[in-house]
Amino acid sequence: MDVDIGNALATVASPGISRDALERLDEDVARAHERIEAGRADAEHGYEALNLPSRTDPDEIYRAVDRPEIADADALVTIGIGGSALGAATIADALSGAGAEVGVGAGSEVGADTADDGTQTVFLDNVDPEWITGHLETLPLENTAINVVSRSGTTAETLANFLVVREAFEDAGVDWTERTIVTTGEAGPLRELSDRHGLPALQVPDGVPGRFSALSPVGLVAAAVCGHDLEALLAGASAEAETLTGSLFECPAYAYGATTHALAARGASVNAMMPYAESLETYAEWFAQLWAESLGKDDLGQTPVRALGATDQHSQLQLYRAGPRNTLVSFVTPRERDDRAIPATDVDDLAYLGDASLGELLQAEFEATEASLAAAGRPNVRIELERVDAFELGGLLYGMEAACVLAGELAGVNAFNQPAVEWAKKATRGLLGGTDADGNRLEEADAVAEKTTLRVDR
Ligand SMILES: O=P(O)(O)OC[C@H]1O[C@](O)(CO)[C@@H](O)[C@@H]1O
Repeated sequence: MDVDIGNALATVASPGISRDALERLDEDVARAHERIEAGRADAEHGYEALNLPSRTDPDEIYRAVDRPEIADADALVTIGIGGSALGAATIADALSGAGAEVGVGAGSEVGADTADDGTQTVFLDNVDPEWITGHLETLPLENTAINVVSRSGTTAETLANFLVVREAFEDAGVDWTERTIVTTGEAGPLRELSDRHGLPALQVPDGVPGRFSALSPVGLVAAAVCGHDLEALLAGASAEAETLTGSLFECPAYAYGATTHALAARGASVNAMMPYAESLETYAEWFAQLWAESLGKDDLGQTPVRALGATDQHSQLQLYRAGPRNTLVSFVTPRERDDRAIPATDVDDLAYLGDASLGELLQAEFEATEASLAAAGRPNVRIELERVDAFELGGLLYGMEAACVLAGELAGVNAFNQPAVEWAKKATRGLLGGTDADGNRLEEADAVAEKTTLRVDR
């Protein structure tokens, strides 16, 4: 990935960062880089994620999915949530070829992605019963493989969905044990299930938090089943890893990470990730988890917003150009893409379109939107890819992870844990009659009943 931070400079934008401040910040980047490299060298928790390009063995993944019921399946249903779904869904969305819609999260159509090799992929990362039933009623279960992913092996949504999907296969008379592959940690209910039924099981790499695990079996099993090029994904990530040096003026990932940190410190509390490629829509969701769960700590952090170019020029741009000066817009755009001509028309007013192509129109929209923000003194950053393919995607995912790790170092927060999510998990378990590991009641559930209410009913 290439990064242009020109429109984040104080000569263009407010909030913005001056060249002098950027030079000074680069000294912090050098120190942070040393810390990151030391963490990588010692395979420390979190930093280990930046070693994945050289740690992940694509052949191990290809071998694990090399069962006819899995490799030749017409459809693949991935059951996982957060980091155990978004990385795989991002790769599926980006590499799935034109016109595909990935069925991720409640509210998406009972649609599915169709990979280049024709495999239909569905990601069940929510427990909305109507949505789950919709998928189970349309999937060809007798030709569907199951990919269950959970680092902890205990996540309620994932385990509940797996129990439901398993039952649906049994009700359809389809042997799910032949067509299920598991990726999980060394222990936990999911590991027990896979051992009990002799399911192929891959290990979530130690020291790698879920949201940083796309370039491991967590994100790559689904990609392997869909025939995507794991070596190219990892090679792109390796090439990006080569760029990690002690200066933001030499390393695109650090330039992005340092700039977002500097702008957050100057009031840009929102980061709108706006790729100009439909195939990167799910990438913006993946980025939102990475940024929110890693940096949202100690009353700090930048709120990630998912946007899509050109679509959200017609919904969100008004706010980013004329609303509070609290937003950095991060654009991602490929330099090359397959194009399609716009047919000529005899309507004079539309002549300018008839002479162009959709790709030219989209590129003009991107450049115009970028310039419109700069003209209004609003900070934005450009992230460029050669094109949306496996190599470039590997680099983008790795680059964003490295940018996030750096931003965490500069902000002085632990980018690798997410303690704030545990409260609601305990309350949920308590509401369903569950207890803690020692059999004690989960007090968090009581707070639900104690809610302050001021209802206004229709
Ligand atoms: O992979 P697991 O353990 O099922 O967790 C899924 C997701 O849930 C979280 O723990 C948040 O609840 C994320 O950090 C993680 O990616």
